[in-house]
Amino acid sequence: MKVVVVGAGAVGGYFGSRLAEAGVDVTFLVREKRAAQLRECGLTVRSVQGDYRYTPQVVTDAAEVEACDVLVVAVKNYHLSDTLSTLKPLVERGAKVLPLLNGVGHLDLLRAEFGEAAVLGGYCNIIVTLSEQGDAVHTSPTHEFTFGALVPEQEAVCERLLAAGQGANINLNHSQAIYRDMWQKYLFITAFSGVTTASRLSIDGVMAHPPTREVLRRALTEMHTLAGRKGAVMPDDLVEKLMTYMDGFPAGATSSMHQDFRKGLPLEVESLQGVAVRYADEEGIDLPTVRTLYGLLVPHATPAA
Ligand SMILES: NC(=O)C1=CN([C@@H]2O[C@H](COP(=O)(O)OP(=O)(O)OC[C@H]3O[C@@H](n4cnc5c(N)ncnc54)[C@H](OP(=O)(O)O)[C@@H]3O)[C@@H](O)[C@H]2O)C=CC1
Ligand SMILES: CC(C)(CO)C(=O)C(=O)O
Repeated sequence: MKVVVVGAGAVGGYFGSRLAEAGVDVTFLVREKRAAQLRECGLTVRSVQGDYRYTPQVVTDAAEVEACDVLVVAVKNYHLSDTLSTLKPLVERGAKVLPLLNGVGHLDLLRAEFGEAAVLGGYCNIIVTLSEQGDAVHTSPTHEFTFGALVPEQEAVCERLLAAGQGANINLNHSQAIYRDMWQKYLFITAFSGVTTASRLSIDGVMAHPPTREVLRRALTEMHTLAGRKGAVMPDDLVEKLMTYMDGFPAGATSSMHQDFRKGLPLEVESLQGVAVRYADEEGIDLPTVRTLYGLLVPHATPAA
């Protein structure tokens, strides 16, 4: 099993390193500046689950990789279209694309570009950031990497990936219902990131104010409806379960979008709240709360230079 990880940022750097630590043949396909940093300093994972430091295999051009089985894509959504021409030669040589981005809209883009057979489903649950020095800094115990087949003929490569990464220091899952699971994460993150970022509050702040808490519940409920319309039917009690789950988050916990907002970085608004609004329009349903969050956030998606 040969894995190429596209983007050695927080998510790619963390999960790629954990697979490499377990002996999987992992190469990072990155841009020049990051390649120079990785070659000079190596890659360090600093984690509550254990640190790891090593010299990764790095390339800046897909032509340097003969072939690979899986291409793990770990760039921000607003950079995805720039990577397509980079991925193409490897997909043409048989690689399956495994995106770890938040959201589901990127599946449309990837499948349109590479065909349905080439694109696996995937997502992750983790809180990790890249430090100034380029270290992947993982701060809470969860480190879940879930993937699965979107069409039956992809099961074999998923089994091989699971077997190769079996000993890795992560929670590596082969889902038998990856489309539904991706939608569940998307449903949650669209509401969670939308309300924390629009209110500028961490989740305990949101939960402490009943009217703000109600905005969160409504956003989840609307996303639950949308998921069902898109063929990802969720249990009726999911919204209440997610509210209870978020009540249990530690004080100060917030979304990566809210953290990016605080740092003045671009936000994945179009691929989260924006895609939901687009899908709702296509389905002829209204998502008033999510649409409002989208309207509030979109001016901040691209910070002024
Ligand atoms: N961080 C987290 O805790 C979580 C993140 N996610 C999701 O994971 C995805 C990735 O997020 P995250 O890792 O945090 O983002 P980062 O910004 O930390 O990493 C993205 C990396 O992509 C690289 N990149 C951009 N364009 C290219 C390109 N054309 N070729 C190669 N590399 C490229 C950037 O490198 P450079 O600019 O240096 O060249 C950067 O290092 C997002 O969709 C996010 O929502 C999901 C769950 C948790
Ligand atoms: C909720 C969390 C941290 C889970 O991975 C996430 O995906 C995000 O905030 O972007």
